[in-house]
Amino acid sequence: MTTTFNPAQHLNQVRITGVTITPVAFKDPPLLNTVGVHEPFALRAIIEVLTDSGVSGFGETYGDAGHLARLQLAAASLAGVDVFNINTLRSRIAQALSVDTIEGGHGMSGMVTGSSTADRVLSAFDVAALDIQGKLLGRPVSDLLGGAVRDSVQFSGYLFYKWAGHPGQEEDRWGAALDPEGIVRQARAMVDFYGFGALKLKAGVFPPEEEIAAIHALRAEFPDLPLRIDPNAAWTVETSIRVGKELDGVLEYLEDPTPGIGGMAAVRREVGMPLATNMCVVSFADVAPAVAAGAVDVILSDHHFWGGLRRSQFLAGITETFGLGLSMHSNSHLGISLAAMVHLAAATPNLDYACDTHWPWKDPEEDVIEGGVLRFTDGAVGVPTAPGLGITVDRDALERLHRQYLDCGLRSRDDTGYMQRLHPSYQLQSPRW
Ligand SMILES: O=C([O-])C(=O)C[C@H](O)[C@@H](O)C(=O)[O-]
Ligand SMILES: [Mg+2]
Repeated sequence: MTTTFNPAQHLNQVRITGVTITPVAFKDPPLLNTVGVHEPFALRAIIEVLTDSGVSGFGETYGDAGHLARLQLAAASLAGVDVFNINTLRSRIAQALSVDTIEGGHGMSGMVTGSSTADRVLSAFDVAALDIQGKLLGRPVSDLLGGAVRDSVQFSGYLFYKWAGHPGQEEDRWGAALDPEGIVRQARAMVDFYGFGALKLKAGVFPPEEEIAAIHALRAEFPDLPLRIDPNAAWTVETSIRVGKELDGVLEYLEDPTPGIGGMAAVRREVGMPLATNMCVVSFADVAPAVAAGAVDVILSDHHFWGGLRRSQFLAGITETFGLGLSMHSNSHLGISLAAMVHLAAATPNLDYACDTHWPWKDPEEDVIEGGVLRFTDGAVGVPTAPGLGITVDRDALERLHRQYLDCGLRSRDDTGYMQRLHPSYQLQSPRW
């Protein structure tokens, strides 16, 4: 016998009464990547979900104009949904987006394409719903995800080639890194300050020989630290195989050397070390073809585009089933995202590698949460134990960063456009070498 679900029969529902979406901007250094350079501000959206219990919860996501418009569309469909029913939240959002004619991307400057729009939009609402559930139950989000299997989560130092400062501005606290010496200097400062126990070089900026030299320089300076390189698919299959052979035994994994599942599979057949991706497997639809092709060994999850914390756990189950490794990707973010990442990582037993985070690139003075809870010790962040995400949003700071958003004039991330305004001959090319 089948029964029809009748929400009215469920007592003590906690209904969503409204959502506020606040776009914010925070300072971002001139980080170079294979599609250009970071603009002076990174954009994020902070969403607050309000309920009839009086308890609200927060989520953080991309702040590009197109994504903001989709968040608004989704938010308008959520009134009355029980905040404990994330499945209903998800189906309402999918339905709201089925009439989506909104133009515009989501804030990854063309580096991560093909992820699911519905999962990208759902993510921040899923996090906010779990924040509310945790606050109501008096339990941290990690408990709602099955329980923490670790007290703290390890992160890797995220090294970028960069200019000393944005043109026309003062040098920032990290200075220039445009050659192996600069990268080693940056790595040393990061390791000394945060205690990172693994390092990832964002590559695809200079010819591969120079980036190989930077990896060898890092290995000489840090003989024991696991190293990774990620050129964001800037290399041909041939170049990737050459670099992969040269760095075999030096790296813990090679991340997205070349575009596409077919290209990655061709590299993987020739290169001994694990291949990782946050570019050719970015949605559930990509997993089966990637497994069938033998394209990757490690998937970098990212709750911002895998549909939130619960769907990221679903991904963790899939990687475990297929014997794949699991790591975590990051874009420029603030404290709400870091808290969500830490809860997710804490409750994911098969997270095999130190997670990525852009945290060090953020001005320490800028955030939307009160300081003190999310601290790095020996490269790791302790899992918050207070109810929900375990953080407190600083509403004055949120207002300040919102004002900065209004004043900065940026409405979408455009690393390539910024580079071309500074260097008109710059061309986007994939693969580049
Ligand atoms: O593939 C990756 O790891 C990234 O996309 C990381 C970064 O977000 C990045 O390359 C950036 O923001 O310039
Ligand atoms: Mg990557």
